[in-house]
Amino acid sequence: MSDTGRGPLRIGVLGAARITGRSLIDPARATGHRLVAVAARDRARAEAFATEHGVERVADSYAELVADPEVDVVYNPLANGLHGPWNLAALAAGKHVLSEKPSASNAREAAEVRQAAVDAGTVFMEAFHYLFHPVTRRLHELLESGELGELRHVEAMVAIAAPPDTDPRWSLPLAGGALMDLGCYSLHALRMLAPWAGGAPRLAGARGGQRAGAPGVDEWLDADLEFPGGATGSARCHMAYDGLDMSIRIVGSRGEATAPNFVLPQMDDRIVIRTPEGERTEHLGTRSSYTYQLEAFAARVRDGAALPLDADDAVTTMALIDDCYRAAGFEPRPSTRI
Ligand SMILES: NC(=O)C1=CN([C@@H]2O[C@H](COP(=O)(O)OP(=O)(O)OC[C@H]3O[C@@H](n4cnc5c(N)ncnc54)[C@H](OP(=O)(O)O)[C@@H]3O)[C@@H](O)[C@H]2O)C=CC1
Ligand SMILES: O=C1CO[C@H](CO)[C@@H](O)[C@@H]1O
Repeated sequence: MSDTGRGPLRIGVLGAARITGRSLIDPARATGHRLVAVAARDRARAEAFATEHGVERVADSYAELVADPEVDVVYNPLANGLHGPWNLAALAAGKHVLSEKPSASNAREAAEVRQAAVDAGTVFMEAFHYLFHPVTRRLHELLESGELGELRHVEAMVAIAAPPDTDPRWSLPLAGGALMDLGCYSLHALRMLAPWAGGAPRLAGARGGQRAGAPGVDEWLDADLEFPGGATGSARCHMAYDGLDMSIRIVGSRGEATAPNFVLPQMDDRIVIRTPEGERTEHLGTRSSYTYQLEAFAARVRDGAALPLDADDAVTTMALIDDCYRAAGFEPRPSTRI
């Protein structure tokens, strides 16, 4: 098992993914961790990535990187279909794993990852970075304090303009689809309201639309949820939207709160709150959600600090994703062999 002691995390990066600069490299710099190695399918690209981002060395393959004794933490931002298989490989090698969302292609694979994490005794976390940002923490506080009253309804929407046709997000074999890429945030944000809703939500129904020319791949999906305490929820996503919408609206019995961008609050840190006392806007700060996330992950790895996300949580999210697919007339994503 990896042992990072009290020193900096020694992080290995799978792939030369576009997101990594923002989601890991900058936060690692900001919080004093080491970027030990990177591997990509094309070594020249890995070398260019290492030079650009100051990663210490290049491994010949993903397999070599996960076996590297100097790597304690593997960051997995590969295309979705490669999350599960490489999470399993990294856990089997005794590494801590920070996996991009979703953690696997389907619930069966997520359960395998959970077992591998138990067997490894290491930390596994799905990168729902939004949860660590003060915007989401404040939304929860508004429910906890009673300022909004009893939770009645919540709507989360995560929508982006269409990526190019060649993007893995449109590939069924690579576990693409709007729900996998975007709707996982909406569902997760609703799930995280369980403490103020009498328990976990259940799926009441879902509808979706298929991407033209990409059979089985959802371009958009809307899911209706019901909480045990009577509140209702709408978790929506769209991957060919007219612009960007990453908003959440929480309606309570005495007021409501809207965050225009709960997923990437560093782009818009507002929460607009309406109660009988009037309307006000709070700004919660534009420090990156990824930096908060890495701090929380590192505190777990180094000190055993509590973490709200683990492999069990990832299985629950993945099972809900599979259920949404079935309810909307799609198949859950297939597993990818490596
Ligand atoms: N947390 C956040 O806010 C965000 C998270 N993400 C998540 O991060 C992950 C990466 O997203 P993004 O940076 O846009 O992804 P990229 O399109 O850059 O792909 C990521 C990596 O997957 C591998 N890959 C890409 N296409 C293929 C293919 N056809 N076959 C096999 N491997 C392939 C490549 O590895 P190699 O370099 O080795 O060739 C690539 O670097 C996704 O899972 C996404 O859900 C994405 C954006 C934001
Ligand atoms: O996690 C994510 C957040 O936003 C991106 C858009 O910029 C998504 O595509 C992505 O996968």
